[in-house]
Amino acid sequence: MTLQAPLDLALDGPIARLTLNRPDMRNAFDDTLIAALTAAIKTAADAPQIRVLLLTGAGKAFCAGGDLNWMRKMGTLTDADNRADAARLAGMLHAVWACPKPVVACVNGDAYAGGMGLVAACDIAIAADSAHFCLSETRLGLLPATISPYVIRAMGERAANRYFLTAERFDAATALRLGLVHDVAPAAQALEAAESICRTLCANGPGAVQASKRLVRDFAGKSLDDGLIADSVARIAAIRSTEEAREGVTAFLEKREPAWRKTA
Ligand SMILES: C/C=C/C(=O)SCCNC(=O)CCNC(=O)[C@H](O)C(C)(C)COP(=O)(O)OP(=O)(O)OC[C@H]1O[C@@H](n2cnc3c(N)ncnc32)[C@H](O)[C@@H]1OP(=O)(O)O
Repeated sequence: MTLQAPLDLALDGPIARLTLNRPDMRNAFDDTLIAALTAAIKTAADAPQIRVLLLTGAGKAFCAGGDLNWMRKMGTLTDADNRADAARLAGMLHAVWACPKPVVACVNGDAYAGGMGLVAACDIAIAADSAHFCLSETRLGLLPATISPYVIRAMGERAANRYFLTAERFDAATALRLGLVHDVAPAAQALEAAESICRTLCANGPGAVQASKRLVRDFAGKSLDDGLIADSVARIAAIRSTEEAREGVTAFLEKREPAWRKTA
């Protein structure tokens, strides 16, 4: 798997760590970074040796959102160009959200605007206690539109009302209380905490983890009247007949660790 700068890849067994690497710009997204991250997520999704993706940022920040040097040119673009530009960021966030494998964010520092959207699109997020979060768009005369499907899901409508409209900055403890992140760790230990979650994911059945991700995506926000009972029965029946389920149950009964096969 080869990557374009400014994105670093480190492989640790089945864990692919992707590091946004524009530290002097606080890892702000330009076209190159958006294209690199989108391609890397899709490549990792298809790589059988990779089971979990870990996203983090180089230097002080996790990600300062869209590159404002580039965005300054927006006013001179056509509507079609502005749509195409926004669609590239939307496509990157969707690639994370739709990745069949779990994506864990280690929010090593500030996550602003599009950077906060990236946190929200990930399945699990661990924040350094020094990290701050901000939907700064309205302060810039912009709209947090492309990130809204993920952020509203993660923090809920009431919190979104407050932070979308006010653009107030909030700390990691508040992000934890709102449900935007799952844990807060001292800054020096945040990466290890995120890696520990990745190792926990890798200890579970790879197919079951991926099916669980799909289950949450497909069922969240739906009611029992939407056919959830029949769908849940079909999904567990499908899993029960897999070699992976046989191995997981047999390993428990034989008091040994399961030997999982690689998945696509
Ligand atoms: C659809 C999506 C829309 C969007 O995402 S719009 C983008 C919204 N983003 C923001 O509003 C964040 C802007 N950045 C900041 O507020 C701060 O940065 C941080 C709080 C993230 C970090 O603060 P600190 O650690 O003190 O760094 P620093 O001195 O402000 O920045 C270091 C260098 O990084 C550049 N930079 C930071 N963010 C961006 C950005 N988003 N686009 C372009 N450049 C950025 C600065 O200008 C500066 O540069 P120099 O060293 O030359 O002075």
